Amino acid sequence: MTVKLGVPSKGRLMEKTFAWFDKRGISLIRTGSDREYAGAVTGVDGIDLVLLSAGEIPRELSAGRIHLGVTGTDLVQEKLPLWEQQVEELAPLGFGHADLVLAVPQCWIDVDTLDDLDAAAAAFRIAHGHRMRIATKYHRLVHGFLRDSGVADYQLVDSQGATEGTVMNETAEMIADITSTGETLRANHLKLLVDGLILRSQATLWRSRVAPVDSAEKHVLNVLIDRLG
Ligand SMILES: Nc1ncnc2c1ncn2[C@@H]1O[C@H](COP(=O)(O)OP(=O)(O)OP(=O)(O)O)[C@@H](O)[C@H]1O
Ligand SMILES: O=P(O)(O)OC[C@H]1O[C@H](OP(=O)(O)OP(=O)(O)O)[C@H](O)[C@@H]1O
Repeated sequence: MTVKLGVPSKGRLMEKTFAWFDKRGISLIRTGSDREYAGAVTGVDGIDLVLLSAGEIPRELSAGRIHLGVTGTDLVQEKLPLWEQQVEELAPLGFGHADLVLAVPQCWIDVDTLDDLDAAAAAFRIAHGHRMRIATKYHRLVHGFLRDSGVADYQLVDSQGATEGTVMNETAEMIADITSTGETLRANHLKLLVDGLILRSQATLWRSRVAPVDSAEKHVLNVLIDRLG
């Protein structure tokens, strides 16, 4: 059998992942047409390349369908409640840096900290008869962070993209999303809470703790991990 390596199938993470492996003498290549999600690995024998959405790689690792996978810390910690038992971090890759943060409208001049938010959320509920809405795709991480911070008067609304636009579109009062340069937040008139950093994330190579390995696969994994070290 072969070792299965899952990597993002498109965009910035895919290109940088290919370059990271290339520097270590392992070529990941896409085969077939531009739109065909097929690939191959050269430089080490016995590895199959599996091109996947970055968001699906945590699930594939935890199901043991891939042995190794590249995706962000944020996606692993959001999607796998018991992530430390299911995956092992082999190497941070030094790109895909993004911070998961809480952000509120710039015009909320009295709200800069979590304490301010707590007070504003309570006042919002009294004034509007419903809880303040926070748009995000990171439900588990945001709930955990706000629980630990003692903020309770809120509800999460799901947003799988263009999250910063939800405030202007009036489907949420504030957001929790990843930011890198901060440009998207600024363009949408949002500001960070000063103590609202939930998680620092970067692209990382993970190994599944649950994928079954026979002796041949174990050998290939050891050779590969040695080369990447
Ligand atoms: N602006 C950014 N700068 C750096 N890293 C980012 C940025 N946006 C997203 N990322 C990181 O890239 C990874 C993939 O992000 P995202 O959830 O946007 O997936 P995607 O590329 O939309 O994939 P898919 O929709 O196929 O699941 C995440 O780990 C995220 O932290
Ligand atoms: O701080 P910045 O450098 O502006 O980057 C942050 C933006 O990048 C990501 O969006 P992406 O481009 O992946 O689009 P999405 O809204 O579909 O997730 C993220 O969700 C932010 O919106």
